[in-house]
Amino acid sequence: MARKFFVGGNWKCNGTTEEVKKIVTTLNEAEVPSEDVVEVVVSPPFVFLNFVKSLLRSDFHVAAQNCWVRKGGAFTGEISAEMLVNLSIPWVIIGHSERRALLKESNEFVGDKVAYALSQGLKVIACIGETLEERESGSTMAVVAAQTKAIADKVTNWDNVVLAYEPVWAIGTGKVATPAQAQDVHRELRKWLSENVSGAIAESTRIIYGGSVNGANCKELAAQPDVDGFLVGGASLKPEFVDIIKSATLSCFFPLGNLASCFIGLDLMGNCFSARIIESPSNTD
Ligand SMILES: O=C(CO)COP(=O)(O)O
Repeated sequence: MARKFFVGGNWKCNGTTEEVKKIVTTLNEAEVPSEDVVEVVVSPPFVFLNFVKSLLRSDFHVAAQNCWVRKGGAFTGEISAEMLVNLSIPWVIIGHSERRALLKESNEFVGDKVAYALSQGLKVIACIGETLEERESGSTMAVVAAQTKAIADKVTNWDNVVLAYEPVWAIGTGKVATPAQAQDVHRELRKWLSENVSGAIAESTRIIYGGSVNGANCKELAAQPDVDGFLVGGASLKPEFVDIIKSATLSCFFPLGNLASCFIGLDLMGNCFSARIIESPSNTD
């Protein structure tokens, strides 16, 4: 079965009531491909979750940005998975690099959180990714494999998991991974899933890319065979998020041929599409 393109908007710790209303109005008025083609999930801060959910068009969904690792109780400041379920919040982002780095969430803690959230019926966007230092030392795959293993050790059913590869050096820096760099890591992650979980799960699990994605660079990234969508930060607060959603139609295009160094093809909507051919080095560092 084809993997449905997934576009998530992580609003992080941003927004006032007025700003939130403005973003939702833009999204509600946007003409985008249908739910059959793209799954759109926006993730406002906790305090705006219900507000956004009540205003947002019904074909888009909401995600929390975190939840507690176990059943709720005496954990001041935390929000439990049960509460999200109680409010009919379908998705949660877990293991974002900002929480891993600033709040010292370990691989094991993230694995436990993913498993608990799934056990309560939430769908999870599980984030992984290497730092610049790790990339430069050639350990990209070892790092993301260890992060994925900590999740795989605790998760038996991957149906409700989207894996978000977000290289830390690309987050909020304007330094997007090249389509070849993203494709290389996504392909290796799928191979890892195939060898360590199962071939079927490797085929069906969506692996999305995050890190300085914008309306201009999303098209070439979306055309990579193992890039199944995006987790967008800064650009998800702007109207260009709509262009990123629309790049879903480029994820599966029908090649017509090569002209000079360009692919020419037709996308799912029948629009003509061209993309630069990317020389893809096989190493990921
Ligand atoms: O962290 C991200 C999404 O979770 C990416 O953030 P930016 O798109 O702002 O780089």
